[in-house]
Amino acid sequence: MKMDIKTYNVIAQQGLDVFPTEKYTVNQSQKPTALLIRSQDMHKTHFGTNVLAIARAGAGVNNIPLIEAANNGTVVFNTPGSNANAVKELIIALLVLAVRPVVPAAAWAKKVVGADVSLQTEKGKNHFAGTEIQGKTLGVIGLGNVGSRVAQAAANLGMRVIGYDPYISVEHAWKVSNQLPRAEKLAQLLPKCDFVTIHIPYTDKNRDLITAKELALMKDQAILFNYSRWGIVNEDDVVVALNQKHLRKYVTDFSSNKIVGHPKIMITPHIGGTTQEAETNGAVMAAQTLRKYLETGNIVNSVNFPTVEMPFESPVRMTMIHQNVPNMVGRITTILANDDINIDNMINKSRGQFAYTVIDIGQQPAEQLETLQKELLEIPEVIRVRVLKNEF
Ligand SMILES: NC(=O)c1ccc[n+]([C@@H]2O[C@H](COP(=O)([O-])OP(=O)(O)OC[C@H]3O[C@@H](n4cnc5c(N)ncnc54)[C@H](O)[C@@H]3O)[C@@H](O)[C@H]2O)c1
Ligand SMILES: O=C(O)CC[C@@H](O)C(=O)O
Repeated sequence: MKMDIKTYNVIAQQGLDVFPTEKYTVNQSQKPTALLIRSQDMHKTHFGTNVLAIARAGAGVNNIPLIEAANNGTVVFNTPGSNANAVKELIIALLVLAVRPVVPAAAWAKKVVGADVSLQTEKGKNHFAGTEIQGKTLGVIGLGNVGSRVAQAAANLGMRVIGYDPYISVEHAWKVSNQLPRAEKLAQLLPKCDFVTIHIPYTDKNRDLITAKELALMKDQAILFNYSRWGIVNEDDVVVALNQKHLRKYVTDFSSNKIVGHPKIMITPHIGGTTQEAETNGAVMAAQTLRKYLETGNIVNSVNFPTVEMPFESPVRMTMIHQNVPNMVGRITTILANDDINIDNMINKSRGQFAYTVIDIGQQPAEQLETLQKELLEIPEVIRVRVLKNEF
């Protein structure tokens, strides 16, 4: 039977093309095998027990209930870095737009007509003088895929850059230049910066990272950018800081009734990752990750399960999603031994309260595999058992 991929939001065709029609359908079934999404709020969207995986084309996964999904035996993936360049380029453009009145200048120039148009524009341009970003200080909160690129690009443009990321991965620590000064604490970074840009995930811990307390620490007339998520910056406090003329501008990708229309707030409609390149990258990466998981059980770029990659060389593979409790491997392998099944290869890895076991075995009659699957599912802590046939 073919596997059905259900999509939400606009998914680039190049991503859908990753699924060969001999094996897959797209949006054809009420009971899809996997979901391919972008910003769809999965907290409010029911996904059935049949859904083996959800791939988010993009970075942020706060729109997906990760624990609930894991308890359902649903592996959730994202596409790290797929849209990071798009966000980086937009932030650089916005840094300039925040200090050069390009938009109002262009709107004004559009209205200036007549025989003396060049005279009038030359005369009027004085109203549109700006400042430069070179030599100014940019604070980058979060030095992951987006933040590390923003930091590097800003430094290349002659900005002084200070980074802050207490949880930086080894991979990104290597990528970020060792010339980049890093603050140990947010409170050290904020008073030094003319611009502060935030590139961190929305989590319980990061909710309200920037409140009145942090805003008060910022330099007078600094400009704050939030291209991460709504909720990381406290909007009430930002409006107060702007009205008190302490903060100069707030530039964000996340609109809300509290901030829309404020003269010192520039809002874009969540377009940080909206370029053809980023949408293609994300869709292709998400689709490839899904295919790998559906066809081999191997897990890469998951946000609720460990990375598990084992070459699929035997005729049959059994994958088990289970709670991370003692003696699971013992109980699983005992069942196989009792059924007289020899194990060719196996791997077990855990992440938090969940774990994943992959066992490769020889060819078995279909009924025996069915019985084995049932027996394994009888272990109370086992959430999902899949049997994959190797198509060599
Ligand atoms: N506007 C958009 O369209 C758009 C596009 C891409 C990403 N995003 C948002 O930006 C976020 C970051 O994207 P990314 O691709 O760089 O993710 P990433 O996972 O590569 O990097 C996030 C970094 O933030 C750091 N971090 C976490 N909490 C922190 C904190 N309290 N202080 C400082 N650093 C902290 C992590 O250690 C990590 O290095 C995403 O989670 C998403 O919400 C938005
Ligand atoms: O899907 C999008 O356009 C937004 C993606 C972005 O917010 C992300 O978290 O990667």
